Amino acid sequence: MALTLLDGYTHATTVRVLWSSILVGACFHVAIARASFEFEQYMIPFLSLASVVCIGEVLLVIILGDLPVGGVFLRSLTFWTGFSAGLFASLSVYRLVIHRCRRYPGPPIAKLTRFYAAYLNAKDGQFYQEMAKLHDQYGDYLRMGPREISILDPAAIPLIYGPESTCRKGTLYSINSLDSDKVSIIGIREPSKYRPRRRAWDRGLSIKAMRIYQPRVKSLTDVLVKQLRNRTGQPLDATTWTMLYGFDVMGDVSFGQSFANMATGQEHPAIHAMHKYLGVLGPIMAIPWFPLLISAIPGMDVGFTELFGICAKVLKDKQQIFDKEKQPTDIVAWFLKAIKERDDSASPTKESLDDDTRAVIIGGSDTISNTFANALFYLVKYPEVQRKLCGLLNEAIPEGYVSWNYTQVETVSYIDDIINETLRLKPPTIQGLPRETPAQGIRIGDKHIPGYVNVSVPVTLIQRDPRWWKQPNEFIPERWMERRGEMGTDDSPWFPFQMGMHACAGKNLAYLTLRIALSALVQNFDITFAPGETGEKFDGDYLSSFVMTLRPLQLVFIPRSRA
Ligand code: HEM
Repeated sequence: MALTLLDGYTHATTVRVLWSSILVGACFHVAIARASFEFEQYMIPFLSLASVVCIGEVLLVIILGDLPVGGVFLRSLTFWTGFSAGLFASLSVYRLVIHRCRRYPGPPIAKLTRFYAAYLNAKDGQFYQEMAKLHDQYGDYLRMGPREISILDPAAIPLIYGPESTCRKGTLYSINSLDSDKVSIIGIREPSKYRPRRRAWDRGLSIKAMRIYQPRVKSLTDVLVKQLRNRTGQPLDATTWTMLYGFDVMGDVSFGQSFANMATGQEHPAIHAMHKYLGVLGPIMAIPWFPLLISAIPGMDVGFTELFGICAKVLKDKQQIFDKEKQPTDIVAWFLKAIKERDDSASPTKESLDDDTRAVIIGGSDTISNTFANALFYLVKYPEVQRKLCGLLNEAIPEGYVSWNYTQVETVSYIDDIINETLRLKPPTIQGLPRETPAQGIRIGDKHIPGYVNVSVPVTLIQRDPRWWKQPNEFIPERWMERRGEMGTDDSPWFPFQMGMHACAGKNLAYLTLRIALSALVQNFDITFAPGETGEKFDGDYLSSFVMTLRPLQLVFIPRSRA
């Protein structure tokens, strides 16, 4: 039977097919390495084509019927084995020995493939700590992928991210779609397409818009205060409650809709869906074509569909009640107004509007909630800071919480110092965000980074680096004001909101919400650790793949008599 199947397929033929396929594989790699486009963008068409060719070849032979199936199958297998061997051998030699990034040190496996970064992301969820070890071992310029360099040098920050930077968003940002017209502003890599779209966001998140949102955020904060009062003296998980709060705020400010998380004390299904999505995305986003592949295969996109479905439904509800004659009073209403008026800032397709909606929810809620929870942790860990803030609030608003008003709260700059210090130690977007160098590359001091390289500065590491921060791991809000000169704050790298063209669109909203939330809780409550809680696990053991996932933090809220 075996002889019949392999009829016409001799040992000599096998060797000939193998060698020629190795050669074809190597030539194919040389061609794509020299190409002026990003091959990873075409990975899915390539894999699909290879599968179609493979299956088609066998089918064709069966249909023609003049060659034995087994022989053809073996020939096909030999060809693809040889092709892959040639491709990967050429790729390995190229990436290790010839590649334009070859001079930059890093683990050999990282130089060969981004799967290593994905593995580190998935392993224990402590990516930034893995990066700390690798930077210690290999130095400030660390090659973390075939064309990825992580840079622990403050001089790199303005050159990579600043307003004058010549870099654009890196390959990572193509994870949702390769078409700029089908993604939110987060996924747009071409500056010419990005700038007009950003205007719709800036309108909805301007200082002027904050005046509209401020009383609504205060009302939601009152709900939080009320719920905490109802649970006086009971241990409460601050991670959960800050998440409920952040989500309610984003529901209101983004859609003018209540998610009623705090009122019910229950998580909206979107919170669970969002964490599931981020959990899946975290490790695989190191390989930008992989999320695209998962989304393209029916049944594989389990982590994505739930969130996408919920966001689409919230958007549909919003579209039904949207009144184009009224001045927008929430972020998504600004998007819809731009579409109605055919403004050039409008999301050009249904897909891009859907993605913008998801960006509002994901970009706003998790970041605010995590910063809020981290700030509470520091206020409890450093009770002298909590006492000082309470004293300053009492001075600014002597009548207590009944007379709370935002103008007075804004005069207590110590709140901003606490927020800034929290964002220094725990920036919610933990990892270095990649930017791609222009064709001619960039120069950082005496280092030349070649063109088309994804460069990033690991924000958490540089914001805790003892070379630039005094007492780097201590929570010292005073370094932002009275001890600014002594602590050298002005010369130290700090960029939790990023900077330049792609800086966070929601910075105003983040400060507004955190000022309101922290002032309200500190005026109302004496906050302490619950019995048995030390905060150690919360502080040191959070998951860090792309955005942070916090561990529970049990706190007790005792109402202050003054409040
Ligand atoms: C403490 C709170 C926040 C922090 C620390 C933060 C941080 C950041 C960072 C680091 C980026 C840059 C991401 C990148 O380059 O890939 C970013 C972008 C962005 N953020 Fe925030 N964010 C916060 C709150 C918010 C809020 C409340 C919103 C409101 C919706 C928001 C909306 C956005 C948007 C739309 C972008 C994309 C901007 C772009 O790609 O050009 N953020 N944020």
